[in-house]
Amino acid sequence: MPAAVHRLGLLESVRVLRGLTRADRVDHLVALARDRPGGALLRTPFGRMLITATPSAVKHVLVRHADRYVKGLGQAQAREIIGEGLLTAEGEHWRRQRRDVTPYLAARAVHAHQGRFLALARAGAATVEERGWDAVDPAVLLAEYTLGCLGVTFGFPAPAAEHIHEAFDTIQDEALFRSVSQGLVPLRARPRARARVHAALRLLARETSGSLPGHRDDAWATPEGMTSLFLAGYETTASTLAWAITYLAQHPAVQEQIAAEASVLDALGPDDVTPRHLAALRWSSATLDETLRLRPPVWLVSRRATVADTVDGVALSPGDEVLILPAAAQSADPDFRPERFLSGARESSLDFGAGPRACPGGALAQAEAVLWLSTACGRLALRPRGRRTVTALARMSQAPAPDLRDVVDVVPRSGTSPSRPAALPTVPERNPL
Ligand code: HEM
Repeated sequence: MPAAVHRLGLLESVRVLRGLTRADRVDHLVALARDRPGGALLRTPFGRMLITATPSAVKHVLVRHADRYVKGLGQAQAREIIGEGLLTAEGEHWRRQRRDVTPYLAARAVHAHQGRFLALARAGAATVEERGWDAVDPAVLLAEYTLGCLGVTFGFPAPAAEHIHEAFDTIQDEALFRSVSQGLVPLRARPRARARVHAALRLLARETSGSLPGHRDDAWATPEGMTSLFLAGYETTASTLAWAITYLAQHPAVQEQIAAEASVLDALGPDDVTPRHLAALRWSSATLDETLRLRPPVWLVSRRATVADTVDGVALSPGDEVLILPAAAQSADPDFRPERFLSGARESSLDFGAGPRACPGGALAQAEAVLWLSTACGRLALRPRGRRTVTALARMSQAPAPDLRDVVDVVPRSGTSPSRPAALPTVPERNPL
């Protein structure tokens, strides 16, 4: 018999709400969901909040009765700031954008671009080899790569990674502040935050404008649509790769396995990479799966009820929130052991969501991440550095903190050529790689 939902008392509810404001909010909420396998129900001044990862709640809220919910905590606040793009819109506006984005992100379409992703990954590794790890900002390097892959996939020039990264940093901080404060402290009462948010929005408007020509017929090709696509499409994969770097630095034997497999890519030019090559990169793929198990970048899938509904026996009213935690739906083993996924048998996972609003970018994320991990481990050696502990900076997504350079050292592998590959394909304009 499935465990019942645990109804938290006032004191416990206050403790959980305070936990949402803490820096370690992900670990705090995941632990809560694991300790209460049937889910936990809180009363808040703004309505009820069901924190859960039960298969029945996931199926009910995200899949079968998705039409009774809209996006909730975090995403709703992001919508106030970045407007109605695919990530944040609802109703017909969302449906049209979703329809028009799907062909670009279908597995077959993505496979056609793999050679160019590989070239971008090689160029990123060459940057580290040439300039040295300490001279490169890893967050920008990863953003350059994932924005480059996004540009290739959609056929638009990649925006300037440094600007995009900086702007979304501000947007995510503001969305988090609004989620936690429930909008009680408006932006106009915070002049410094207001100046920062307006500057970030101006910057995003400028960057997205360069990507619009050629896509006029696509419903997502508006400044708001493009902003949503940039955020959804770069940050998640970049954060996943950043987490993978921290784990790999602690596990040189896994790096060796990935590096050994990476030789399958050595002789390939941009037009030669096929899905079969990707399928051969088993350690790289298992490392991606294991990183997502431990640190799913989208750590919270939130929904707000629009009508009265019953979930796992709990009666919800319009406005009540359901917070689904992907990490709590998977094994709680804290050890990094990619080999558990070598057989390809992945336990069912929520890393990419479920139902009509599940991630449309899974095939792109998989291809770009696997190629990047193989290329990086084939050419670079990652080692732990310093004594600082890696923690999660959790906003709309979770990324590792502090700066990767404080916790990881990266050096070229001996015997690898530091030169750029001879046959780089044309990379999107303005991409500094
Ligand atoms: C490791 C990488 C990624 C992970 C773990 C991930 C995860 C997710 C999850 C869990 C959702 C559902 C959120 C919800 O239901 O509230 C989502 C939505 C979305 N993702 Fe991803 N994602 C990744 C990469 C990408 C990429 C590369 C793209 C490329 C464009 C992308 C585009 C989107 C979009 C547009 C949505 C909103 C879909 C909608 O609301 O209809 N994602 N992602």
